[in-house]
Amino acid sequence: MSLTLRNITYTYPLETEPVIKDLSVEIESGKVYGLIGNNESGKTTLCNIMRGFIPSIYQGDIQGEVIINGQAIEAYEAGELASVVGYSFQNPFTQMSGVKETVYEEIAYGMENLGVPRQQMIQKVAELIQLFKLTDLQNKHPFELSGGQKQRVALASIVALDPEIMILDEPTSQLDPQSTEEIFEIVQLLKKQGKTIILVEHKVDLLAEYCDAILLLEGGKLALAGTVKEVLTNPEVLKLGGQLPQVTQFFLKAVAENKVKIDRLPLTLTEAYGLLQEVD
Ligand SMILES: Nc1ncnc2c1ncn2[C@@H]1O[C@H](COP(=O)(O)OP(=O)(O)OP(=O)(O)O)[C@@H](O)[C@H]1O
Repeated sequence: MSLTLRNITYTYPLETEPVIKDLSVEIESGKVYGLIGNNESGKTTLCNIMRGFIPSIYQGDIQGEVIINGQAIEAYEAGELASVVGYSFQNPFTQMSGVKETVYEEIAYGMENLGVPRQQMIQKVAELIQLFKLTDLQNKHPFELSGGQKQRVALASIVALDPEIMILDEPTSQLDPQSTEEIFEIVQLLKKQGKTIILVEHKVDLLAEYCDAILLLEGGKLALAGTVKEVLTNPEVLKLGGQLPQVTQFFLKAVAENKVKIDRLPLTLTEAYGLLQEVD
Protein backbone atom coordinates (compact mmCIF):
# COMPACT_ATOMS: atom_id res chain seq x y z
CA MET A 1 0.00 0.00 0.00
CA SER A 2 1.36 3.41 -0.93
CA LEU A 3 1.30 6.59 1.13
CA THR A 4 1.71 10.05 -0.36
CA LEU A 5 2.26 13.35 1.42
CA ARG A 6 1.73 16.47 -0.65
CA ASN A 7 2.96 19.87 0.54
CA ILE A 8 2.36 19.16 4.22
CA THR A 9 2.88 22.09 6.57
CA TYR A 10 1.89 21.58 10.18
CA THR A 11 1.81 23.86 13.24
CA TYR A 12 1.00 22.53 16.76
CA PRO A 13 -1.85 24.22 18.64
CA LEU A 14 -0.85 27.47 20.35
CA GLU A 15 2.41 27.58 18.35
CA THR A 16 3.24 30.08 15.62
CA GLU A 17 6.08 28.28 13.78
CA PRO A 18 5.33 25.17 11.74
CA VAL A 19 7.29 22.04 12.74
CA ILE A 20 6.74 20.33 9.37
CA LYS A 21 7.40 22.56 6.40
CA ASP A 22 6.06 22.00 2.88
CA LEU A 23 6.96 18.33 2.94
CA SER A 24 6.14 16.09 0.00
CA VAL A 25 7.09 12.44 -0.27
CA GLU A 26 5.93 9.26 -1.97
CA ILE A 27 6.16 6.12 0.16
CA GLU A 28 6.05 3.19 -2.24
CA SER A 29 4.27 -0.02 -1.50
CA GLY A 30 6.34 -2.94 -0.19
CA LYS A 31 9.46 -0.95 0.63
CA VAL A 32 11.28 -0.30 3.88
CA TYR A 33 12.07 3.36 4.62
CA GLY A 34 14.48 4.60 7.25
CA LEU A 35 13.42 7.97 8.67
CA ILE A 36 16.41 9.79 10.17
CA GLY A 37 17.24 13.24 11.47
CA ASN A 38 18.50 14.78 14.67
CA ASN A 39 16.40 15.35 17.80
CA GLU A 40 13.34 17.53 17.30
CA SER A 41 13.69 17.48 13.50
CA GLY A 42 10.04 16.38 13.33
CA LYS A 43 10.18 12.58 12.90
CA THR A 44 7.52 11.68 15.47
CA THR A 45 5.31 14.53 14.29
CA LEU A 46 5.58 13.27 10.72
CA CYS A 47 4.67 9.73 11.86
CA ASN A 48 1.58 11.12 13.60
CA ILE A 49 0.58 12.88 10.37
CA MET A 50 1.02 9.66 8.39
CA ARG A 51 -1.30 7.75 10.73
CA GLY A 52 -3.91 10.51 10.97
CA PHE A 53 -3.37 11.32 14.68
CA ILE A 54 -2.55 14.78 13.46
CA PRO A 55 -4.98 16.49 13.11
CA SER A 56 -7.59 14.14 14.65
CA ILE A 57 -6.03 13.91 18.13
CA TYR A 58 -3.37 16.62 18.28
CA GLN A 59 -5.28 19.15 16.15
CA GLY A 60 -3.32 22.31 15.22
CA ASP A 61 -3.11 23.70 11.71
CA ILE A 62 -2.36 21.30 8.87
CA GLN A 63 -2.06 22.18 5.18
CA GLY A 64 -1.59 19.78 2.29
CA GLU A 65 -2.75 16.26 1.58
CA VAL A 66 -2.15 12.77 2.95
CA ILE A 67 -3.20 10.06 0.53
CA ILE A 68 -3.24 6.36 1.40
CA ASN A 69 -3.59 3.98 -1.49
CA GLY A 70 -5.13 6.66 -3.66
CA GLN A 71 -7.65 7.79 -1.07
CA ALA A 72 -7.48 10.93 1.09
CA ILE A 73 -6.79 10.06 4.73
CA GLU A 74 -9.92 11.94 5.88
CA ALA A 75 -12.04 9.48 3.90
CA TYR A 76 -10.99 6.61 6.20
CA GLU A 77 -12.94 5.91 9.37
CA ALA A 78 -10.73 5.82 12.49
CA GLY A 79 -11.05 2.04 12.98
CA GLU A 80 -10.41 1.35 9.32
CA LEU A 81 -7.34 3.60 9.34
CA ALA A 82 -5.93 1.84 12.41
CA SER A 83 -6.13 -1.50 10.65
CA VAL A 84 -4.38 -0.12 7.54
CA VAL A 85 -1.63 1.87 9.28
CA GLY A 86 -0.02 0.23 12.33
CA TYR A 87 2.06 2.35 14.66
CA SER A 88 4.48 1.51 17.44
CA PHE A 89 5.24 4.26 19.92
CA GLN A 90 8.70 5.48 20.76
CA ASN A 91 7.96 4.59 24.40
CA PRO A 92 6.72 0.97 24.57
CA PHE A 93 5.10 1.60 27.96
CA THR A 94 2.53 3.81 26.21
CA GLN A 95 1.72 0.96 23.85
CA MET A 96 0.59 -1.47 26.55
CA SER A 97 -3.17 -1.64 26.84
CA GLY A 98 -3.08 -1.53 30.66
CA VAL A 99 -6.09 -3.85 30.80
CA LYS A 100 -4.48 -7.23 30.11
CA GLU A 101 -2.67 -9.33 32.69
CA THR A 102 -0.41 -11.46 30.56
CA VAL A 103 1.80 -10.96 27.53
CA TYR A 104 -0.29 -13.59 25.74
CA GLU A 105 -3.53 -11.65 26.29
CA GLU A 106 -1.84 -8.37 25.43
CA ILE A 107 -0.85 -9.67 21.99
CA ALA A 108 -4.35 -11.03 21.43
CA TYR A 109 -6.05 -7.81 22.62
CA GLY A 110 -6.13 -5.93 19.30
CA MET A 111 -7.43 -8.99 17.45
CA GLU A 112 -10.11 -9.45 20.12
CA ASN A 113 -11.25 -5.88 19.52
CA LEU A 114 -11.41 -6.49 15.79
CA GLY A 115 -13.51 -9.62 16.34
CA VAL A 116 -10.99 -12.06 14.84
CA PRO A 117 -12.33 -15.64 15.21
CA ARG A 118 -10.96 -17.41 18.32
CA GLN A 119 -9.15 -20.25 16.55
CA GLN A 120 -7.43 -17.89 14.14
CA MET A 121 -6.46 -15.65 17.05
CA ILE A 122 -4.90 -18.52 19.03
CA GLN A 123 -2.88 -19.58 16.02
CA LYS A 124 -1.66 -16.05 15.30
CA VAL A 125 -0.63 -15.38 18.91
CA ALA A 126 1.30 -18.68 18.99
CA GLU A 127 3.13 -17.71 15.77
CA LEU A 128 4.02 -14.27 17.11
CA ILE A 129 5.20 -15.59 20.46
CA GLN A 130 7.61 -17.79 18.63
CA LEU A 131 8.68 -15.13 16.11
CA PHE A 132 9.37 -12.53 18.81
CA LYS A 133 10.96 -15.09 21.17
CA LEU A 134 8.42 -14.46 23.93
CA THR A 135 7.76 -18.06 25.01
CA ASP A 136 9.25 -17.60 28.49
CA LEU A 137 7.41 -14.33 29.00
CA GLN A 138 3.95 -15.22 27.75
CA ASN A 139 2.41 -15.59 31.21
CA LYS A 140 4.07 -12.53 32.73
CA HIS A 141 2.24 -9.29 33.45
CA PRO A 142 3.12 -6.72 30.72
CA PHE A 143 4.08 -4.15 33.35
CA GLU A 144 6.67 -6.54 34.86
CA LEU A 145 8.67 -6.59 31.66
CA SER A 146 11.91 -4.73 31.01
CA GLY A 147 11.90 -1.90 28.46
CA GLY A 148 13.33 -4.14 25.76
CA GLN A 149 10.81 -6.93 26.46
CA LYS A 150 7.95 -4.41 26.33
CA GLN A 151 9.29 -3.18 23.03
CA ARG A 152 9.12 -6.71 21.58
CA VAL A 153 5.58 -7.24 22.93
CA ALA A 154 4.50 -3.84 21.55
CA LEU A 155 5.77 -4.74 18.11
CA ALA A 156 4.20 -8.20 18.22
CA SER A 157 0.85 -6.57 19.10
CA ILE A 158 1.06 -4.44 15.96
CA VAL A 159 2.13 -7.24 13.68
CA ALA A 160 -0.84 -9.22 15.07
CA LEU A 161 -3.22 -6.75 13.43
CA ASP A 162 -1.56 -7.30 10.07
CA PRO A 163 -1.66 -3.67 8.83
CA GLU A 164 -0.35 -3.05 5.31
CA ILE A 165 1.68 -0.03 6.42
CA MET A 166 3.71 -0.12 9.64
CA ILE A 167 5.26 2.95 11.19
CA LEU A 168 7.78 1.97 13.84
CA ASP A 169 9.10 4.82 15.97
CA GLU A 170 12.50 3.74 17.29
CA PRO A 171 11.48 0.10 17.83
CA THR A 172 14.94 -0.91 19.03
CA SER A 173 15.80 2.03 21.32
CA GLN A 174 15.79 -0.15 24.44
CA LEU A 175 17.14 -3.36 22.94
CA ASP A 176 20.59 -4.90 23.15
CA PRO A 177 22.49 -5.49 19.88
CA GLN A 178 21.29 -9.06 19.43
CA SER A 179 17.60 -8.27 20.01
CA THR A 180 18.00 -5.23 17.75
CA GLU A 181 19.30 -7.42 14.94
CA GLU A 182 16.37 -9.81 15.51
CA ILE A 183 13.88 -6.94 15.14
CA PHE A 184 15.53 -5.94 11.87
CA GLU A 185 15.21 -9.53 10.69
CA ILE A 186 11.50 -9.41 11.51
CA VAL A 187 11.27 -6.17 9.51
CA GLN A 188 12.84 -8.02 6.60
CA LEU A 189 10.32 -10.82 6.98
CA LEU A 190 7.43 -8.30 7.00
CA LYS A 191 8.85 -6.76 3.85
CA LYS A 192 8.84 -10.20 2.21
CA GLN A 193 5.14 -10.37 3.09
CA GLY A 194 4.69 -7.16 1.07
CA LYS A 195 4.32 -4.72 3.96
CA THR A 196 5.31 -1.08 3.65
CA ILE A 197 7.48 -0.06 6.58
CA ILE A 198 8.65 3.29 7.90
CA LEU A 199 11.30 2.95 10.51
CA VAL A 200 12.43 5.86 12.70
CA GLU A 201 15.86 4.74 13.74
CA HIS A 202 19.25 6.15 14.61
CA LYS A 203 21.22 2.97 13.93
CA VAL A 204 22.31 3.79 10.38
CA ASP A 205 24.56 0.75 10.06
CA LEU A 206 21.48 -1.44 10.30
CA LEU A 207 19.38 0.88 8.13
CA ALA A 208 22.07 0.52 5.45
CA GLU A 209 21.66 -3.23 5.55
CA TYR A 210 17.88 -3.56 5.76
CA CYS A 211 16.23 -0.50 4.15
CA ASP A 212 15.41 0.32 0.55
CA ALA A 213 15.25 4.08 0.99
CA ILE A 214 16.16 6.81 3.46
CA LEU A 215 14.35 10.03 4.32
CA LEU A 216 16.31 12.65 6.22
CA LEU A 217 14.45 15.37 8.10
CA GLU A 218 16.09 18.59 9.12
CA GLY A 219 14.19 21.35 10.88
CA GLY A 220 10.87 19.92 9.69
CA LYS A 221 11.94 19.77 6.04
CA LEU A 222 12.71 16.74 3.95
CA ALA A 223 16.37 17.56 3.40
CA LEU A 224 17.35 14.36 1.58
CA ALA A 225 15.42 11.43 0.15
CA GLY A 226 16.55 8.59 -2.04
CA THR A 227 17.80 5.03 -2.11
CA VAL A 228 19.93 3.87 0.78
CA LYS A 229 22.97 4.09 -1.51
CA GLU A 230 22.17 7.64 -2.63
CA VAL A 231 21.58 9.03 0.84
CA LEU A 232 23.90 7.08 3.10
CA THR A 233 26.99 7.61 0.94
CA ASN A 234 26.31 11.35 0.69
CA PRO A 235 28.59 13.36 3.01
CA GLU A 236 25.88 16.09 3.10
CA VAL A 237 24.07 13.82 5.59
CA LEU A 238 26.65 14.77 8.24
CA LYS A 239 25.97 18.49 7.76
CA LEU A 240 22.24 17.89 8.02
CA GLY A 241 22.35 16.27 11.44
CA GLY A 242 22.39 12.66 10.26
CA GLN A 243 25.02 9.97 10.40
CA LEU A 244 26.65 7.71 7.84
CA PRO A 245 27.36 4.02 8.44
CA GLN A 246 30.70 3.59 10.21
CA VAL A 247 32.25 1.71 7.33
CA THR A 248 31.15 4.43 4.85
CA GLN A 249 32.67 7.14 7.02
CA PHE A 250 35.87 5.17 7.31
CA PHE A 251 36.20 4.86 3.52
CA LEU A 252 35.21 8.48 2.98
CA LYS A 253 38.17 9.50 5.13
CA ALA A 254 40.50 6.97 3.51
CA VAL A 255 39.59 8.28 0.03
CA ALA A 256 40.01 11.92 1.12
CA GLU A 257 43.48 11.07 2.44
CA ASN A 258 44.35 9.14 -0.73
CA LYS A 259 44.82 5.94 1.24
CA VAL A 260 42.64 3.96 -1.16
CA LYS A 261 41.35 4.48 -4.69
CA ILE A 262 37.76 3.32 -5.17
CA ASP A 263 34.98 4.53 -7.47
CA ARG A 264 32.16 4.05 -4.97
CA LEU A 265 31.66 3.97 -1.23
CA PRO A 266 30.59 0.81 0.59
CA LEU A 267 27.61 0.81 2.93
CA THR A 268 28.22 -2.46 4.73
CA LEU A 269 31.22 -4.52 5.81
CA THR A 270 30.40 -7.13 3.17
CA GLU A 271 30.47 -4.48 0.44
CA ALA A 272 33.71 -3.06 1.83
CA TYR A 273 35.29 -6.49 1.71
CA GLY A 274 34.21 -6.93 -1.94
CA LEU A 275 35.59 -3.51 -2.85
CA LEU A 276 38.96 -4.19 -1.27
CA GLN A 277 39.26 -7.41 -3.23
CA GLU A 278 38.61 -5.46 -6.46
CA VAL A 279 41.32 -2.95 -5.54
CA ASP A 280 43.87 -5.77 -5.08
N1 LIG B 1 2.53 18.49 21.41
C1 LIG B 1 3.42 19.40 20.98
N2 LIG B 1 3.14 20.74 21.06
C2 LIG B 1 4.04 21.66 20.62
N3 LIG B 1 5.22 21.35 20.06
C3 LIG B 1 5.54 20.06 19.94
C4 LIG B 1 4.67 19.00 20.40
N4 LIG B 1 5.26 17.81 20.15
C5 LIG B 1 6.45 18.10 19.57
N5 LIG B 1 6.62 19.44 19.45
C6 LIG B 1 7.78 20.12 18.84
O1 LIG B 1 7.85 19.73 17.47
C7 LIG B 1 9.23 19.62 17.06
C8 LIG B 1 9.46 18.26 16.46
O2 LIG B 1 9.33 17.27 17.48
P1 LIG B 1 9.30 15.72 17.16
O3 LIG B 1 9.07 15.00 18.46
O4 LIG B 1 8.38 15.46 16.05
O5 LIG B 1 10.81 15.49 16.66
P2 LIG B 1 11.64 14.14 16.58
O6 LIG B 1 12.53 14.29 15.39
O7 LIG B 1 10.74 12.96 16.64
O8 LIG B 1 12.51 14.24 17.90
P3 LIG B 1 13.17 13.05 18.80
O9 LIG B 1 14.21 12.38 17.93
O10 LIG B 1 13.76 13.82 19.92
O11 LIG B 1 12.07 12.12 19.20
C9 LIG B 1 10.07 19.91 18.31
O12 LIG B 1 10.53 21.24 18.27
C10 LIG B 1 9.10 19.69 19.45
O13 LIG B 1 9.43 20.51 20.56
